[in-house]
Amino acid sequence: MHEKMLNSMGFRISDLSFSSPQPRDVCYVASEGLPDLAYSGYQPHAHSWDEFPPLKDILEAVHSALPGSCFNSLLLNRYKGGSDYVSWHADDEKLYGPTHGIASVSFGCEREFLLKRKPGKNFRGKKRSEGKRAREQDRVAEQHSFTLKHGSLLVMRGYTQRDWLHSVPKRAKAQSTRINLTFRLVPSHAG
Ligand SMILES: O=C(O)CCC(=O)C(=O)O
Ligand SMILES: [Fe+2]
Repeated sequence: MHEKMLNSMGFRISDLSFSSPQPRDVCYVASEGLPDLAYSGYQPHAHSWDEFPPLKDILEAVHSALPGSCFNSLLLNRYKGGSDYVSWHADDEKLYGPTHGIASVSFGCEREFLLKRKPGKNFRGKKRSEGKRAREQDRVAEQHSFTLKHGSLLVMRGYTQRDWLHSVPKRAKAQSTRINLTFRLVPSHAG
């Protein structure tokens, strides 16, 4: 969703309190009573859904698009241009459990989203006898790239976070803002 569209819904990007120890702006929204999220040594303040009604509408749209899904938290990322990025990582914090799903909605400037296997999580698996180097070459070769366009919905589920890393690299050509919403489920007993 472009900022203009968010504005017309009575929602201003400037309303969000972004905090940025990261190479992009991040804002966390979560239902009440959930355990705190902490990642990369950082613990974002949890905003309530009521502060951002349009986000509740988008959450509802995601739930309708993915029957059976039930998300209760959201990490919102704002990439102000091509030098904002997210480096290789997995959203594998214990808080979420081993097979949690993430629904990722993108608005604005399209960006490339990359996925590659974690070291040691070799799927096609060269045999041990073929050597570490061959196995590593396989893993690196098994990298996937998706262009996340305005309005796209990307779903990561199953053992994606356990076995894979993902990133949104810098791209000189990406000159405008991209907003990405990653909806997640934090089990209320987690912590
Ligand atoms: O911006 C994206 O598409 C990915 C964001 C992401 O990986 C995250 O918030 O954990
Ligand atoms: Fe992520």
